[in-house]
Amino acid sequence: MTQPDPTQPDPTQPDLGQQQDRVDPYDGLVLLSFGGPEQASDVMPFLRNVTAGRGIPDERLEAVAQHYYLLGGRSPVNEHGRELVSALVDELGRRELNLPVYFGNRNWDPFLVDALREAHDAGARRLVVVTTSAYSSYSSCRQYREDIAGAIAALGDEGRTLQVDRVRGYYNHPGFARTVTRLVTEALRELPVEGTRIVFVTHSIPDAMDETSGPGDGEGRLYQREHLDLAVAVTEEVNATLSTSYAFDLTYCSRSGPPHQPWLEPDINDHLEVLAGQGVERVVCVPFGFVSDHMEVIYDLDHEAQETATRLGVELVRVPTVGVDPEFVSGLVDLVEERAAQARDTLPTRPAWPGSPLWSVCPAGCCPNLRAARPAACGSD
Ligand SMILES: CC1=C(CCC(=O)O)c2cc3nc(cc4[nH]c(cc5[nH]c(cc1n2)c(C)c5CCC(=O)O)c(CCC(=O)O)c4C)C(CCC(=O)O)=C3C
Ligand SMILES: [Fe+2]
Repeated sequence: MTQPDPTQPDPTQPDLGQQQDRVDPYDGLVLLSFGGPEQASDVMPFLRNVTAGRGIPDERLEAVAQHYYLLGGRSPVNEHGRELVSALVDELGRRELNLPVYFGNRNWDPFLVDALREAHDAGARRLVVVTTSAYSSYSSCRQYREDIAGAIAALGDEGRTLQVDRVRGYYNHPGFARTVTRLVTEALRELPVEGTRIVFVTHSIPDAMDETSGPGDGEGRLYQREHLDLAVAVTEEVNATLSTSYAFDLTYCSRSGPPHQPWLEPDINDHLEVLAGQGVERVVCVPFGFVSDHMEVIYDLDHEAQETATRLGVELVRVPTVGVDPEFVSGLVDLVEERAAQARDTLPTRPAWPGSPLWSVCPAGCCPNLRAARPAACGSD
């Protein structure tokens, strides 16, 4: 037996130094989520944070407050964030990547600024952010970047300096897109083919916000196009796997602006009426605009749309969101490694399906804030 040479790497052992390089130059990962109330007394202050200056009618706020009160004033979204943090910690550990994970929200405690301060106090100076929002638009992308810039500025006032990058929009990263595909396939396997329709659902946004979503190349409507491209790809893949020819529709939920302001349509409830009229018996509802079963999913879909479907005699089967599915979580860590490689000026492979990968540094002026110009981090403007 030869003794191992302690000056040489042991090929049977993972090379920690090597693994560590894969997340260089980052000292920490921040999961940035929307945030939600934890108790009844949080509900109104939370809603005021979300809608500050956004022209949402009082009646809508009161109605939404009631949705939260029905659940005791507690949204499941913060718990989902903590579960995702712990799944990310596990996946990083499995890859022997030593990267602490922090959790911060845009609209409720734990706030992003506190997460970044905690990271800074632990010695971190350069962080990478993963958001719980996969698509492009002001609401789902730039608003997160504005809040990152705001938190960095607030810490700057405290004498704390931080550099923050963000992973690219991931609606078409295989970790997300393939997980959605598998969840839809599994749901359909259990159901009769005849009379079944696939109905994708995402958050409605104002028409004007959709029209201006994207890099400002004149095309616009990137929010809608991303959803449509993914819906087409998922449906084709499902049909290929199951040897079926399901049709699909793209619908919207959770509209909240004043009635005269156009938002993306059709609303899922209105569309269920149309489908019932066409003789559709069963709808497989895919909430692919969201990454967890939070309020929009459990109230607007599982309660409201389910009630509409029952009234119409349509069976509504709701597919789970990606949540902490291992393939999704692993994809997020792939995205962190990809972003780190870019930050080191190397050229990582950038898998995308369908279409091509989104930018990691947002182009100047993309997905603009139509109300006020505010500084945004992680972009070239
Ligand atoms: C695109 C999009 C996503 C998906 C991407 C992402 O995840 O970011 C999303 C997610 C979420 N939206 C959420 C909650 C709310 N959104 C509101 C209002 C609005 N959302 C908008 C868009 C989106 N929202 C818009 C254009 C408004 C109008 C006001 C404005 O222009 O900003 C309001 C105000 C009341 C109302 O009108 O509904 C609430 C309470 C929660 C938390 C759920 C929980 O607590 O479990 C989550 C995850
Ligand atoms: Fe929302």
